Amino acid sequence: MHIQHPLMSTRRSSPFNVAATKQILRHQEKNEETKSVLIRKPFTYHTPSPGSGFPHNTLSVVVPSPSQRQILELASANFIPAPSPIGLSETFYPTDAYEKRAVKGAYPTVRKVKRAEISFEVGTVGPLLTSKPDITAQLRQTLQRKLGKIRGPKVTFAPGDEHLLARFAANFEFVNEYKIRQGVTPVPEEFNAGCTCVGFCDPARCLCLSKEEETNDSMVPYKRAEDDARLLVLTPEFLKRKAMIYECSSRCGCDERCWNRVVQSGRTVRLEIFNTGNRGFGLRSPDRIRAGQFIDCYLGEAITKEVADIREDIATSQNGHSYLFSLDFLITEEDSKYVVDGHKFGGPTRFMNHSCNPNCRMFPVSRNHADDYLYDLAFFALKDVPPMTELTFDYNPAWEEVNKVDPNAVQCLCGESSCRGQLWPNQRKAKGMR
Ligand SMILES: C[S@@+](CC[C@H](N)C(=O)[O-])C[C@H]1O[C@@H](n2cnc3c(N)ncnc32)[C@H](O)[C@@H]1O
Repeated sequence: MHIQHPLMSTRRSSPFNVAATKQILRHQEKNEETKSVLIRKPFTYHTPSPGSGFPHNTLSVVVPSPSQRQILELASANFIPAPSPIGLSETFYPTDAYEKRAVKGAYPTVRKVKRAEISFEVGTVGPLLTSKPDITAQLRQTLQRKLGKIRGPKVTFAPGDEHLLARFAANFEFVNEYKIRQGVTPVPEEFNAGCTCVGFCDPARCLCLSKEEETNDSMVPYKRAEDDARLLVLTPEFLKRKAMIYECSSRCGCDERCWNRVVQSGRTVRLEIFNTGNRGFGLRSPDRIRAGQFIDCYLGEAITKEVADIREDIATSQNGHSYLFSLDFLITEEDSKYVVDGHKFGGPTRFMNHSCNPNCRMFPVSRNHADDYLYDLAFFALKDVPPMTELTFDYNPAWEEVNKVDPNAVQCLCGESSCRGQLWPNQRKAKGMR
């Protein structure tokens, strides 16, 4: 088509540019002659076919001709001035940009520099490097910040050992609960039931408590400490048991002050991480701890057994410490699904070392009674522990005397006269620490 009227160029007739079209039309409305052409004279469009007489070096654009009705509608429209610039303006998109660049050359011209005149002194330091950054101080700050995030009474590191801990802290995060990883599915809240007690639970009737098999009496896990009525401790009978502790929960009729909510109420003792000298870091408390007193839970990433197996292989091949704790109390090792890994994320108890004559033990504690796979790994003192005594537990409580010491197993350095010589059984498949 030969575009005869300026309004009919392909760009201006675009539906996206109606405003510009209207502006031009309004401008032309002032011109009576043009106006009369627009309104009264019909447009004539010639659409030549590219036949033999058509010059081959001419670019032809075929645009459908507007109908008479469209032309009249456009001409009589109420025009609004368009903001400018609009569309592919020559100012913003110069069409000769490539040619201009080609003339200049593709790369900027090199500036001439007399190298001999540039001074260079070996050993000159920039202003930023004049003082050596104190990396240890920065790491210590990081460690303090991370320790400060732990809920409950203060957790500190022993004076003098900060430099060791600080380096470790750069790659470790303290957490206050399990970090649930892919493949681990807690049983939904609504599947859990609570007791019907009101206010404080009645030990004889509370439905949360397990029953003795023979007598059907309730197993009451906690009692008040003899020298401190505010402190609840595990009963001496329960300390000898291997049973799950079922605490009350938000689905129970009792309130938060109920005596059967010890572990969920959190830690009551201060803790200190220190360098043992021969077994890496260890854990102790500046406070006196009563027999049966709750210390803290083992925390970390809750991962699937499959992921744990891979991580264990890596730890074994690197001969490093192991921080995997199986959640297999209510099921057999084969049927267990989840493991807690305290390697990169954990609580202070991930520093507890093994002893063949320990002063603490892990008790499984459940609040979500319908969930056999996810529960708390709670440490309680087995006896009175004087302040600053290392807190330890038996990594392999299922040890049998007949077990032979494996020369390839991790050697135990607990120093007890009853030391078994190794931390884990040969295949590392015991309950508890793997
Ligand atoms: C849960 S971590 C305990 C904290 C560890 N000491 C640290 O520095 O992070 C378990 C690891 O500590 C070491 N460990 C714990 N108790 C030990 C003992 N009695 N003898 C030798 N090594 C021990 C072993 O390397 C084990 O894999």
